Amino acid sequence: MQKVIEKNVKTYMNYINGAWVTSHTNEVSSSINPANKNEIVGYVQSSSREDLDAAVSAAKQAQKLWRKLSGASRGDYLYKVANKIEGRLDEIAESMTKEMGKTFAESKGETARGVAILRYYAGEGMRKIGDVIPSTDSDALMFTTRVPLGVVGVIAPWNFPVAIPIWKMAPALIYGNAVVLKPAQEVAVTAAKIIECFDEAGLPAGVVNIVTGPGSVIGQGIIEHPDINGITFTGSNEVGKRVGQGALARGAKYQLEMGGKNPVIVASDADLDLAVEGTISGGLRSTGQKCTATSRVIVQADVYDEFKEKLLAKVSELKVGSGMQGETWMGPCSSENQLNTVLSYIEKGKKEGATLLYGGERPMENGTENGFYVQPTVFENVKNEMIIAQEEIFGPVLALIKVDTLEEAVELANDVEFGLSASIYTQNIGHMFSFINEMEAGLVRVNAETAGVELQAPFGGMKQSSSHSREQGQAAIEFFTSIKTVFVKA
Ligand SMILES: NC(=O)C1=CN([C@@H]2O[C@H](COP(=O)(O)OP(=O)(O)OC[C@H]3O[C@@H](n4cnc5c(N)ncnc54)[C@H](OP(=O)(O)O)[C@@H]3O)[C@@H](O)[C@H]2O)C=CC1
Ligand SMILES: O=C(O)CCC(=O)C(=O)O
Repeated sequence: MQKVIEKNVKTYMNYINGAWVTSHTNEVSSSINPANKNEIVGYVQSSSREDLDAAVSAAKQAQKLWRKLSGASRGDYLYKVANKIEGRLDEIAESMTKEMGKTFAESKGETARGVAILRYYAGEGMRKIGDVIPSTDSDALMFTTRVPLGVVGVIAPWNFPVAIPIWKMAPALIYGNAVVLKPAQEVAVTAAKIIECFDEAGLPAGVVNIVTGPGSVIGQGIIEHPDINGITFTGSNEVGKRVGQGALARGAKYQLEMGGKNPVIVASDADLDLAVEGTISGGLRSTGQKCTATSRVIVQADVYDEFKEKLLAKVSELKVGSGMQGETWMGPCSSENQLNTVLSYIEKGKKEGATLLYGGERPMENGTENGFYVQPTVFENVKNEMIIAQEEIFGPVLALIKVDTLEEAVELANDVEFGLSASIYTQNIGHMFSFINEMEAGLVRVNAETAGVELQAPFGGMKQSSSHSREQGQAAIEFFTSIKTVFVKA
């Protein structure tokens, strides 16, 4: 909790029922810059359940009229929001980089992705939502339609401060739901700016609300709130399970996107330069803080040494620094907690007998000493049973695993509790198809990195990575609506 408020730093409010309001607690917390922990990016409300209740009640009321608008009218609002965000793209991206550390170029790309997602779902307002199904009664018309859930609670993480809230809110809204957003505290300023764009676009009061505050209060409040009909969550497995169990207990619908331990397989016949590029981009961009990040690099023995040499040569060239500096390739970890988690996994890797090939330390030059930086890190001699090969690290740490055959590679790739994304580098079509068939992951990619999803395609994981539903693309309709089967007889 910030006791002394710095006067030149802006305080962001909750947005409830179309108005910017302070929390009933009268308390704020500070959002700090992970590239320089002494810089406060903004203050955000440290809200209570009372604030959440007000937002849910506004959303419940507003949803009654919102659901009655045509899909096209709701789409028009989303187009307007997209235009507003596009008009503030640099400002929003800068806020993202300053709050969570990814490079400005990545933040701009993500903000543009948010704009594209909004436009995609705006268009969905004009597309079909049901089927005509022949009835056994020749005098009857039978068809399906879709109805919104009601009020949707969005619990969002800090690693994609714009794209994730938008890929949850845009489909919720287009199908007629009202939304209460609880962003991660670390990126609540960026989230508030996104909601400002909804406000500027003139959405009816109460249709979109934001309440900032600790996960244990506002997140838990969303889980338990009797008037929240659906909860969409991205974050850790621990909290995800709590969301699922709480929602199930009171009959609310829920959707969870959680961790990954994503492998890349490098086959003997791979284009090694391409594989190195994909491993670095997939594993280290955004400082490895993506659920789709590559963390296990499974390489066939006959190309292992050559691949390793090429990988280390490229990794050693990566420039670590503040995301706002143009020459920076990799920014800091998003928070001190996240940095400590990554450093503790590096220690575990060393203790378990993996060989540290590169990195593993906090860089302490060029002003990095005030930030939550860690060097890009590469281990070899990693055994699949080691903690660093099994648990999600969420940092820039690659674990090299040597195998003799591709069968062994796929077996190891599957030998984890997660199943989000996976990729293979190979030129052989037979290898590609056996990987596509055998790999237990919701997203399988060939000659492309494990990270990077396309907004028009379904996204989600198998095993412990998700609650088995899918987000994005047309798949989103399955979560944000219920099917109503209609039988009409004259
Ligand atoms: N799949 C993914 O994309 C992500 C995975 N992770 C994984 O999780 C690890 C921990 O990150 P962390 O930020 O702690 O993730 P969390 O799961 O704690 O945070 C995700 C969201 O859940 C909220 N939350 C926290 N506690 C509760 C609760 N009791 N009830 C409801 N909501 C809650 C958080 O709020 P608040 O921020 O206010 O605490 C945040 O909005 C990472 O190291 C990574 O492994 C993390 C983020 C994204
Ligand atoms: O790889 C991507 O673009 C999406 C990653 C993601 O959804 C996440 O990290 O939560």
